[in-house]
Amino acid sequence: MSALVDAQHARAREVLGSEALAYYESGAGAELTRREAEAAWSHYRLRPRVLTDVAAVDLSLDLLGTHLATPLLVAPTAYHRLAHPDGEVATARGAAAAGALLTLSARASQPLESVAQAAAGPWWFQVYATRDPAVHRGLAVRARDAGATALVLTGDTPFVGRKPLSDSLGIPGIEDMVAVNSGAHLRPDAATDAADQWPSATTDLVAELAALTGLPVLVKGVLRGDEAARCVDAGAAGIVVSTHGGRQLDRVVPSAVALPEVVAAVGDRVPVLVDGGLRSGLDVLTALALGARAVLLGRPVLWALAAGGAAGVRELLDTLTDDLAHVMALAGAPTLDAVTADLVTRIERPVERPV
Ligand SMILES: Cc1cc2nc3c(=O)[nH]c(=O)nc-3n(C[C@H](O)[C@H](O)[C@H](O)COP(=O)(O)O)c2cc1C
Ligand SMILES: CC(C)CC(=O)C(=O)O
Repeated sequence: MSALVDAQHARAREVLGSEALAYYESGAGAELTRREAEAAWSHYRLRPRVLTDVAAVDLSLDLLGTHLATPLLVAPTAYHRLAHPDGEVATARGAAAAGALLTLSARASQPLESVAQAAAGPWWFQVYATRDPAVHRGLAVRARDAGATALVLTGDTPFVGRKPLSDSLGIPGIEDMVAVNSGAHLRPDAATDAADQWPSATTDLVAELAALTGLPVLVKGVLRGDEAARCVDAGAAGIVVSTHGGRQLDRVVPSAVALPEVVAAVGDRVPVLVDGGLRSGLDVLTALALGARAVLLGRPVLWALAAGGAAGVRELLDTLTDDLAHVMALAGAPTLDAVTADLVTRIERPVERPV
């Protein structure tokens, strides 16, 4: 765990309201998946190279036609105005200042056009299949028109997962926040129902969204190689391995365990990305060595936003990017292409209490 992530989390705990904090922190069910996510990365050990020229480490990459300065992306997370009055606009500014790509949630709490204006850097838009298809279609087209360069269709949320630690508290102001993007064509009281999850969505939606917008569509929430192949066969331009931060089905395999299987199945056809429990440069290096082209950060960005607004988000992304460059150098990998599978090995029993 990076010391900054810890410090920003501690600060966020001080400044956030109790409902917002519970909503952000909680996971589904008994929270096994949420709790397991971080530790799963430490089941791998590094196999560094020696006497390699690492004086200059280059973290840049091309991802689905976009040139990026860092492989750290902002994951789509809902309702940033719960964390900070400037909401997603502040997140977009912080990400752009760090040269990091923002994935804007379908449940953003500010109009996507306002966020797009603030996003001086590249951004993608995350889509949920909604009961009223006019809502997800309208959002996808508006996002394309506002400058999004890809869509991320979240596939693991036919229904919202039950989170015992936060469901009873509710989310303050949620109707207004839902209506801000999805309710434009509806009466305010109808917006929430129309924007509700549509549980009948299938992989057909991948090609439909691609045809509607002309944008590449990634599928997020994949944890199996055969399922990744099914999504790519249906037209997916990329896969995001994810447990949704342990907020959907509890007791699923950790992202760190699912990633190699997904990379083996589709990594030669499309870029595979990953999120879940990534909290340090070493975690990110491990994910990249296991075949991820880039990684996404969820809760750490929320803590950074609550702790310091746009400047906090920038500090988080800059610090983790610098941390990644440092451990890449020590591992003998001066470029992302040099971060290959031979750099890691899985160990069966990590030392539980190192002395
Ligand atoms: C408070 C919260 C809200 C989220 N909202 C969304 C969302 O709107 N859409 C989505 O696809 N994923 C959502 N996610 C999941 C994240 O995109 C990501 O998969 C997860 O947070 C990564 O794990 P991490 O928090 O350990 O970094 C949310 C996660 C959290 C914690
Ligand atoms: C409104 C929710 C569906 C947003 C979400 O994905 C989450 O809270 O995990």
